[in-house]
Amino acid sequence: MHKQLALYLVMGSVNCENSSPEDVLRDAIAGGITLFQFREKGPRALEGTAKLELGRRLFRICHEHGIPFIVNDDVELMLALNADGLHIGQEDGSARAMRNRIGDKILGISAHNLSEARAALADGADYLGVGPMYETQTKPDIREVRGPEVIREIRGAGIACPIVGIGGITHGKAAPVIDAGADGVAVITAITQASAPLEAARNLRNEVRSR
Ligand SMILES: C=C1C=NC(C(F)(F)F)=NC1=N
Repeated sequence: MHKQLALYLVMGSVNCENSSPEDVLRDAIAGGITLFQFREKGPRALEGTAKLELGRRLFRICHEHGIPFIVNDDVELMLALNADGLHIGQEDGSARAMRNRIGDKILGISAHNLSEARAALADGADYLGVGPMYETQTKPDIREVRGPEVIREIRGAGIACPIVGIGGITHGKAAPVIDAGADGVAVITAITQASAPLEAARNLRNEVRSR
């Protein structure tokens, strides 16, 4: 799991204005992403069949290239697609209940501090999504920005589990997240809003590799 987190694209249709989610995903895979999360959220997010169909199309692209496909929040969708895993927030219903429903599929849980990290691991998380690392426009209800320091604190407490940093990470800002002890970085805007998503992914992947 540690290696799988190197460059984690998190995306939904609402994040793609310039081109289709399918094209952004294909470019990002060509650029070297190692994991994908389908996060269809926000005021203009797709729902029902449209959401399921987009999820199915993106799932197929990932599996053609050997990239695991994680679903955000929606455990019914994850089960319907037989996806590789589920990512939930601390508040997304009890993590233990989710673990029971998904069996030994990948379970990622968000954590904002050391105590939430400990709680997530007690609930069976396979990896932690820790953030926000920097200011971000993507998540309006963000809590205070602790930065890479919070990852250093979690590692300092002796927690060795797979960790990915998220929140406002762009090229040049990934290295401090890895240096603080993360296994990789998760991005939305840095790739989906890039004029060249392939190049954006490649630059981030090289930055992570360089540490
Ligand atoms: C709220 C989130 C926090 N972290 C992550 C990830 F980094 F991918 F683990 N994904 C989310 N959707």
